[in-house]
Amino acid sequence: MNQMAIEVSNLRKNFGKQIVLNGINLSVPAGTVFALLGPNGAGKTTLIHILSTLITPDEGKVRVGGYDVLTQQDQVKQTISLTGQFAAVDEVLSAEENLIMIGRLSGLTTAESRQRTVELLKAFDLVDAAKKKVKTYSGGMRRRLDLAISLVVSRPVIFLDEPTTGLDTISRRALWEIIKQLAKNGMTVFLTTQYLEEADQLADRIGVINGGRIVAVGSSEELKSHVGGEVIELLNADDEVIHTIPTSGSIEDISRTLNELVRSVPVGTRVNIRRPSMDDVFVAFTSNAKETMHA
Ligand SMILES: Nc1ncnc2c1ncn2[C@@H]1O[C@H](COP(=O)(O)OP(=O)(O)OP(=O)(O)O)[C@@H](O)[C@H]1O
Repeated sequence: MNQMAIEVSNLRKNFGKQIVLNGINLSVPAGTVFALLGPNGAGKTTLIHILSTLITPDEGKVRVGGYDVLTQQDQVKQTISLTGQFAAVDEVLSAEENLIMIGRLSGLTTAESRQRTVELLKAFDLVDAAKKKVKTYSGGMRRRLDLAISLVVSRPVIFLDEPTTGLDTISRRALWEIIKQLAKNGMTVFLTTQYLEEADQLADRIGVINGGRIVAVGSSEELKSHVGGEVIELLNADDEVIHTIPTSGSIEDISRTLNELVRSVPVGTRVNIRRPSMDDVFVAFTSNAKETMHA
């Protein structure tokens, strides 16, 4: 594979009259985790579907693993795993039966398929549930099985469309560990998420998509520092944040802002000064579509 696992330039996609992707430029180095953040309907799934050859772009160049998604579809499909799409989980079978079946369908021998199944059940903490029917599984177990199935045959690039949506905190963190491990093993992971903390925790680089364009790309630290310096939060008596004021982070700016505030806020209002969070990044880049940043 070349150094860039994913390269997208000037990608456009409309659905009827609706412009969904309006000139996307993006590159993801091999062996890294890239998280795509964006509001509902921003086009995250559409982009993943184009990258994985499920739908075609209207315009632009898109290469995955060095292959063109329009003219080298078969090679792209050999390069990628996509959770929840190619992986058809059979509810009346057990995890073990599903994994063996997918192994056989993917061209592994029965022995290879069994061997891989043992490895994946262990890696995804499904050994105890291996022989139970999938329809009895919790959401977290089901999601781990989805991911395991997409990894029966190991591919260099994996697409995860909202991998932890709907999972409880413990299951989400367990899945994060698995995703981190995939990257450690050299895979390129491209995921979409609505959870800002997920992008913060997992991704080497984060892209924010809004209004059909990538409006910001960078590491979480780069994105946070672009948003500004320290943020002043005003808290009410119940410790709830009632107001957030961005500052440049300089002592002059913070003290001036506090001096102005002290005259206008109720007596007893408390203050917290903190670094910008991914929430601030998300608000800055999605509430003002004109703001852009490319690191
Ligand atoms: N096959 C389709 N035909 C027509 N419109 C579509 C199609 N697929 C997606 N859209 C529209 O394109 C826009 C982007 O959808 P997409 O699912 O890519 O967004 P998303 O960022 O993944 O959103 P969410 O976070 O809600 O899943 C939406 O307005 C959606 O209604």
